[in-house]
Amino acid sequence: MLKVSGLTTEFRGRVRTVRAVEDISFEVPAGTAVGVVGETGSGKSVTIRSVLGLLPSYGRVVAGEAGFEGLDLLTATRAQLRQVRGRRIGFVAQNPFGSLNPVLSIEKQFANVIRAHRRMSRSDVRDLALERLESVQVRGPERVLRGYAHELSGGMAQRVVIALAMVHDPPLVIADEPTTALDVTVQRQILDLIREQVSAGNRSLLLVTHDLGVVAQYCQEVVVMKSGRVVESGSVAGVFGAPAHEYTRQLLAAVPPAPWESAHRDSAHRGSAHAEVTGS
Ligand SMILES: Nc1ncnc2c1ncn2[C@@H]1O[C@H](COP(=O)(O)OP(=O)(O)OP(=O)(O)O)[C@@H](O)[C@H]1O
Repeated sequence: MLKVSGLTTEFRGRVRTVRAVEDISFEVPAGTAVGVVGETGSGKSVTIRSVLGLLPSYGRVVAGEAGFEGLDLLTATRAQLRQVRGRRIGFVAQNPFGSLNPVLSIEKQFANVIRAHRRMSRSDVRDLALERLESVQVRGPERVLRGYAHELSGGMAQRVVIALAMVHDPPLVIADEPTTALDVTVQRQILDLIREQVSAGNRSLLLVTHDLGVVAQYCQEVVVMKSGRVVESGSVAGVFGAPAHEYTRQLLAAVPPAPWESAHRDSAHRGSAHAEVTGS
């Protein structure tokens, strides 16, 4: 579905040029969820922003290819990229309030996204928007459509962003830390929702996260990044089960145990201490 090879991106400053990612290669096979993990600053966001043509003006892709539906996204024109983004690739960014326009009603934003690629009457836009808001379990969709982003909670705003990202039924969804800006209590709900939308449409997913637990739960394949490079990639079971790289081992070792695991361990400790004292 998406094949990135040799991607290298630089940021040019007045004083010096920084190479943010170098020689990045990975694939997102059709119908597969691929997680990109790595510590902060490892180049995850730069990688996907390069692929989507969303780098700031001083960022440049200096090498590589990103094949998607017969097009190299890295050399595509702005017009070609506009055709792909939104219609063939749905993008969900970290902060929903950064994705939504604060001065346009949600209905107007649906209209803009839909009409960027399709001619549609106002009432059809409204019907489609309502249907999509319902599919992402937004309560009171009519009220939400009339309203503005600032009236929504973070979780609801991200649901709206997901509905907008899916409105053209894109075969590939790219999500960049889609829950980082949200309350812990809604993070799983949003990830579950993305998974549900992806599998319902038989789509592929490229999910950027720093959370290995999320990758283990939601992805089949993983790309591990460090300092702007890919250190290893493969199936989640293979990479997490038998990491080939020391960095992956360190990342795995740094995952805190789930509360029930530590509770279990504590009680096991207490059990053995008790056994020592009582000799049982
Ligand atoms: N706009 C920018 N200008 C200059 N350098 C940047 C810019 N964005 C990122 N970088 C640099 O590129 C490298 C990769 O950053 P990137 O944001 O892709 O990391 P990340 O893995 O997504 O981190 P995080 O998990 O914190 O989002 C870092 O060294 C960072 O300093």
